[in-house]
Amino acid sequence: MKVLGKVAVITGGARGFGKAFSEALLKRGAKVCFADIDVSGGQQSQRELAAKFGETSVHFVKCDVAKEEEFRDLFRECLSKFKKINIMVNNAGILDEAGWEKCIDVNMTAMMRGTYLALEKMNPENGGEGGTIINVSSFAGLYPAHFLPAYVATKHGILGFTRSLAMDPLYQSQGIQLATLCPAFASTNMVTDIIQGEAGSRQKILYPDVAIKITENMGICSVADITDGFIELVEKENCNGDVLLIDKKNGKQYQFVNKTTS
Ligand SMILES: NC(=O)c1ccc[n+]([C@@H]2O[C@H](COP(=O)([O-])OP(=O)(O)OC[C@H]3O[C@@H](n4cnc5c(N)ncnc54)[C@H](O)[C@@H]3O)[C@@H](O)[C@H]2O)c1
Ligand SMILES: CCCCC[C@H](O)CC\C=C/C=C/C=C/[C@@H](O)[C@@H](O)CCCC(=O)O
Repeated sequence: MKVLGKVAVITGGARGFGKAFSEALLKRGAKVCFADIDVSGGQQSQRELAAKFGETSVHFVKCDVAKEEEFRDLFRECLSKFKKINIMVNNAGILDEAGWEKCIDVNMTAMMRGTYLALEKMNPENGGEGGTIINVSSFAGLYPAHFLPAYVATKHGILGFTRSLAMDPLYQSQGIQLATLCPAFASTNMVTDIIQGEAGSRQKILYPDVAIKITENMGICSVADITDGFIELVEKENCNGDVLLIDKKNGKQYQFVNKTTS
């Protein structure tokens, strides 16, 4: 898809990947409506991005994606401000092994809700123009990890859900593509807080010392490495059904490439 003139909705956009993805799309001439549960972080990112790309290009919406009504309001607000939605990025995600139900609510249920809402708004029968939906899974969506069982379950779920919808001829006929991004460890707060021992962060996973050892063995991607893969997917003429794994040692690797999606 050509990004210039398109409108994107991005969840979890106050910091980390979501903020970087927002900036990368703005740089290429898109308008971005980003959402986050973190109001002060979201407002700060809004100020920074508006200073670089203009007040009329970027809009922050306070939204807890685990709350259905707030998620619906996010779409209403984006449509009211920017009139259309061409790109949906379900990026918001958390680690919470003790509170695994919350992990499922945010990583899995909300990702499904965001996908279904985007499919509805992108449908030409509802006035949409088709579009691209990128769901952010993980290396942990492709491989197990005993320090993250609930998180791994949600990330495998994202992969299976997104690939399944990508096979559906209905969405293909509506000009809608769905792809999955699978980053390995990258230097956002999700990982750096654990390595640096930020208060409460190591309680979010099991066996934090094992996890830290694995980050040392696998290496840690920069946010720019992951953003580069994200933009590659969005800009591809056909990203439908793609699963893009990115890790420090091997870079970008498309998965399941010999399998058709329909
Ligand atoms: N950093 C990594 O190594 C890594 C690797 C693979 C996948 N991921 C995935 O990438 C995505 C982004 O993670 P990140 O690394 O940028 O983490 P991050 O913690 O830096 O950012 C996540 C953002 O999501 C927001 N968020 C959390 N719960 C929310 C909710 N209920 N509603 C709305 N916003 C909410 C947070 O406030 C935060 O701004 C996540 O889905 C994560 O699972 C991260
Ligand atoms: C601790 C922070 C968790 C961040 C979660 C992100 O989604 C990133 C997940 C990325 C990688 C997960 C790796 C899991 C690896 C294990 O399965 C391990 O056994 C693999 C060992 C490979 C190696 O040591 O080279």
